[in-house]
Order: sequence, then C-alpha cells, then structure tokens
Amino acid sequence: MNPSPIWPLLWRLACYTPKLALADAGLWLLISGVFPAIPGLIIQGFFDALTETTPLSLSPLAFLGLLVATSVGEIAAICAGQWVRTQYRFNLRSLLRNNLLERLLQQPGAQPLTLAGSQHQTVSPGEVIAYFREDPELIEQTVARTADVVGQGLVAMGAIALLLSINVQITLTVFLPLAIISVAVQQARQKIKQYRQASRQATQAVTGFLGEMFASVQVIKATHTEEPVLHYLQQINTERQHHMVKDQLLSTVLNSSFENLTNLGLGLILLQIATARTSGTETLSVGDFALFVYYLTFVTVFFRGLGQHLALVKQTEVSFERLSALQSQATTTEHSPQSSSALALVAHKPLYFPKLLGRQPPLPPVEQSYQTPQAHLETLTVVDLSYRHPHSEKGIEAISFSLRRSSLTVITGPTGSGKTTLLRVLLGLLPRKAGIIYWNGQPVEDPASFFQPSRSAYTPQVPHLFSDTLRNNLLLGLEKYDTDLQTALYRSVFEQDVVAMPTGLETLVGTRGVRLSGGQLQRAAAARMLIRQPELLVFDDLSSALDVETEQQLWERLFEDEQLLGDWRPTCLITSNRPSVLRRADHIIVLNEGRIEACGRFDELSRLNPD
Ligand SMILES: Nc1ncnc2c1ncn2[C@@H]1O[C@H](COP(=O)(O)OP(=O)(O)OP(=O)(O)O)[C@@H](O)[C@H]1O
Repeated sequence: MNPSPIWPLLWRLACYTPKLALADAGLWLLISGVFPAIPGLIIQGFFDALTETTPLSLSPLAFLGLLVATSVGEIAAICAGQWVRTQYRFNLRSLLRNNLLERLLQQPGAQPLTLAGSQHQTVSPGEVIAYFREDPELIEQTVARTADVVGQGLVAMGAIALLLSINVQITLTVFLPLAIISVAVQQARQKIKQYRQASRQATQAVTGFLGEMFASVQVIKATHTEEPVLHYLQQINTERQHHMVKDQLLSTVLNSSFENLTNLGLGLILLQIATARTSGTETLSVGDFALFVYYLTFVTVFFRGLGQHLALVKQTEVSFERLSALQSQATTTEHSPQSSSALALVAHKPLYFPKLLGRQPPLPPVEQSYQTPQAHLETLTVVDLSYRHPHSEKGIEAISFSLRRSSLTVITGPTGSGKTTLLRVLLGLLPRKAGIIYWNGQPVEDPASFFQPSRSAYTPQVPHLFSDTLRNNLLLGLEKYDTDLQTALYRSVFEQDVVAMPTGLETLVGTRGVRLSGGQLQRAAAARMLIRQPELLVFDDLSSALDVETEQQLWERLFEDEQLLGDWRPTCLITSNRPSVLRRADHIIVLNEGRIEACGRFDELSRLNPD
C-alpha cells in the first residue's frame, strides 16, 4: 500500500503554531486521557478498602474528596483547553484559507475557475465559498483531534498494561471485539471516502446554484422563471439529501457497531468471571473488578474514537484533494503535480493574529505606489500576442503594436472582435499562448505581477467596487492626502457627483457598488486608477456608461491640463468605437475576428475606408 501523504500535511499544519500545539496537546492529554483514568484507580482503592482486600489507608470521605478534586481539576483543564483549542484551531483554519486565497489570486483573474484536470468543470463563486467554509474546518478538526487520539491512546495503553498485570486472560478478551472493529473500519474506509466526496459535490452544487440564484434575482423575476428555478433547486437538494443520508448512515452504522461490540466484550468478561467463580477459581477482587469495568469502557471508548478518527482522516484526504484540485487548475504542470498544491496549502505564512498572551503584531504596510524615473514608460511593444478562449476557440491571433509615452491608443472593431481579450492578455489577466511584451525594450516575463500600479492600472467594462465607503474604495490602503483625492475625482469628472452625495466620500457604495449608477461606477473606478498616477492607463470601453460630453471632459482633463498633470505623463490604451475618441487618438488599431485589420490615425484610416 502506498504511504498516504496526508500525515506529513497534517504534521506541517500542526507545526504552524508550535507553542499553541504543545499547550493544546498537553491540556487535551489531561482532559481526555489522564483525568478520565484517575477515577478508575480511586474507585479501585475505595472498593478494596471497603472489602478490606488492602488495609484501609484512607477514609471513604477522603476517596470522595479525591474524586471531587479530580473533577475540579478536570473542569479547570477543560476551561483552559477550550480557550487554547479555539485559538489553535482558528489559526490553522485561517492559515488554510489564507493560502487558498493567495493561490487563487495568483491565477489569471479573468479566467473562470476550473478544477485541475478538467477544463470544462467550472467552479462558481458560490461553490468556492463552500470550499472555503467546509474543508478548512474539517482539516483543522482532524489535526486537533489527532492530538486527542494520541493522548488517549497513550493513557489507554497504560490502562491495558495495568489490566494485563491484574488478569491476562480477561484483558485479552477485550481486544477481540476491538480487533473486529478495526478490520471493519479498514474495510469501510474506501466507501466512506466515496460517499463523502459525493455528498460534498452535491452540497457544492446546491451552494453554487444558490449563489447564482441570488445574483440573478432580477433576471429570474423578469423572465418569470421562478418555478423552474425552484424546481431545479429542489432536484439538486434531493440529490444532496440522498448522498448525505448514505454518508451519515454509513458513519452511524459504524459507530453503533462499535458500541454494541463493546457491550459484547463486557458481556464476555462477566461470563468469564461467573464461570471462574462457579468453578471456585479466584479471579478478581471487588476493587479490581470495578477497575476492570471502568477501564474497559475507557479503553473501548478510545478504540471507538480511533475508528471515528480514521474515518475523519479519510474525509480529510478528500478535502485536501478538493482544495488542491481547485487551486492547482492553472498552476499544475508535469513537474508541479497536485501534491505541490497540497503542500502550498499548509505552507507557513504570517497571519498577524494576537499571540496567546501577547499583543497583536503590527500588520504589514500596504504597498504604496511610488514612481521612480527608471519606471517611466517610454515604449510598450507587443509582438505576436495570441490567445484562444478554451470554450470557444475564439480570441486574438498574432497581435503586434507599439505605444509611445504620453500617447492615446484606441483599439476599435466590431463586437466580439477581441478588444477585451487583447487588453486582458496584455495585462496577464488571461494567460497568453504566444507572444512577447516589451516594456522600455525589456521583455515582461509575468505580465500579471508586472502590470500593476504604479506601472499600470485598468478599468474593466464592469468595474468592481467593494462594500465600503467611497473613500476606502478609491484608496484601497493607499496613503494619500485629500487634495490628491480631489484631483483624482476632478480628472475622472466625478467631483460634482461626490459633492451631491449627502456624506460625500464617506458614502457607502453597497455590495459591488450597487448604490452608484453605471456611469458613476466607471468614474469611481477611473478615479481609483488616477489617484495612483500609473504610467499606463488601460480603459475598457468607457463609452458604455459615459455620455459623449462626460467622456470628452475626461480626456481633456487627462491630457490637456498640463498644470494639473505636473510631471505625470500618462500613456493610455483604451477600447472604444466612439468617433469623438477615435478622432482624438494618436494611434488606432482596428481588430476583426481577433486579428489586426488596419492601424493608423483617424484621418489615414478614413481615407482608406471612407465609410
Ligand atoms: N470567457 C470566454 N469563453 C469563451 N469565449 C469567449 C470568452 N470571452 C470572450 N469570448 C469570445 O472571444 C471573442 C472575443 O471576445 P471579446 O470580449 O474580446 O470581444 P470584444 O471585441 O471586446 O467585444 P465587445 O465589443 O462586445 O466587448 C468573442 O467571439 C467572444 O465570444
């Protein structure tokens, strides 16, 4: 059998906060091992003292006192244990979520998420939420419970050794049912994994559909498709129910088998004692019998916990596989298989949580965009850039062009000609299939990380704002003065709108900026770009939400107000079909079916094609 890679992963995760892990393991060794075992010894001493098997060394009240003291100690340990465990588990879960998010953000932003090995199985945002919610919780639960099981196991072995020293034959009969259980669990492991995978996928389908349903409430209402939508939801929920019942049923059957086999073991012991007594053979003192009964339950509870834990480990394997498949879809290669994605999930990164008894470490500074003379854009050259969308085979083919500093280049062409695709491939939001991009003559290896402020900024056709104030949306952690903000608002022709808002820059824009109009959303996104003063400004079709006059004003303020611009000389690459913008352009690129059909200035192109 191949060694399962899950244990190194769990170990690596457990080592993330070593002090918390040690405190947690120590406290839970006391809670689930030592404290539950002590009463057995006290009870044994108590009964042996009562039956005078051993000379009474303590009064019955003293034994009671010992029991109470053990319980008080246990309660104190449980309080401390819960406190430590909450922090420990929270750290582990957060690390997994942080690593997953980090990897997802590294993938080309404009490509839908798919699972590794399946280009066609896309994952909706709702489904991704299910990944973030359930799998990290299951994994951290397994790590924490592994420490419990190990602690319990150590104490259980000690208990078995003690029982063996009292009576070997009776002790061994305990192991018969437990051995059967272990074999049964081993057999059921594969099935548990299958059922868990199916129930997870079904849950994911329901969550994903719920997400899409809420995002499309207006469409559903407008097209009166409430009934089919609800019918479909019901259908996938029934499927989910079916899988969940199978999953839970198998776990419950295994658990109840454990319980009943334990009782069977106990019955066997009693039978042996009875047989021995009738044949006149001395077996156990009353105290030993009490210890036996107490520890038998204690030991079998451990074995039952072990069986459940092995099942949990199987489910955790599924969680690791799911998370790895999600995060490796764009990064998996022959040399970096899915296992490296699993390792990346448990990689140690700072989370900046408060220490157990200390203060919160300072958060890392937000990267500020500073311009250096070396970073100024002189020329941007694109050579033979190509890309094909995986689902339609449409895209761009061998696109080459060059931009000069402080110029306005407009990409134009009929709808579906590849304008947006070209911008996205250039910026690394889609992975290029071929081509080279040169910034000031130097090839750009990783466009996604290169084309960021202060080098470049991008406003897509439908910009995304966060559910926060307008100010925070514009700054996103950037340290700027209010005067800089006002300048950016003026340049994006947004200043009058902000003045008209009752709370100005403190206005809450709502989820995805829903409280702003389409035009306001685009100008807010433009202001967010402009305050960073990037060298290259990339706009995808401002005219879809701005009227001609407002757009004209925006270009004038961006290119003609030299006093306002100071040293900043932005270079613009935009998509538009608006004649007023084409007339203003220094260079026009005409796309058709993903290829460059013509390029030049407006008057040159008009002479070639008077229509
Ligand atoms: N995610 C996608 N999957 C598959 N095909 C796509 C995808 N996005 C775009 N396409 C296809 O690629 C081609 C180019 O699309 P693109 O959005 O770049 O065109 P466009 O010129 O920007 O159109 P518009 O002017 O309508 O914005 C189109 O045929 C489109 O159907």
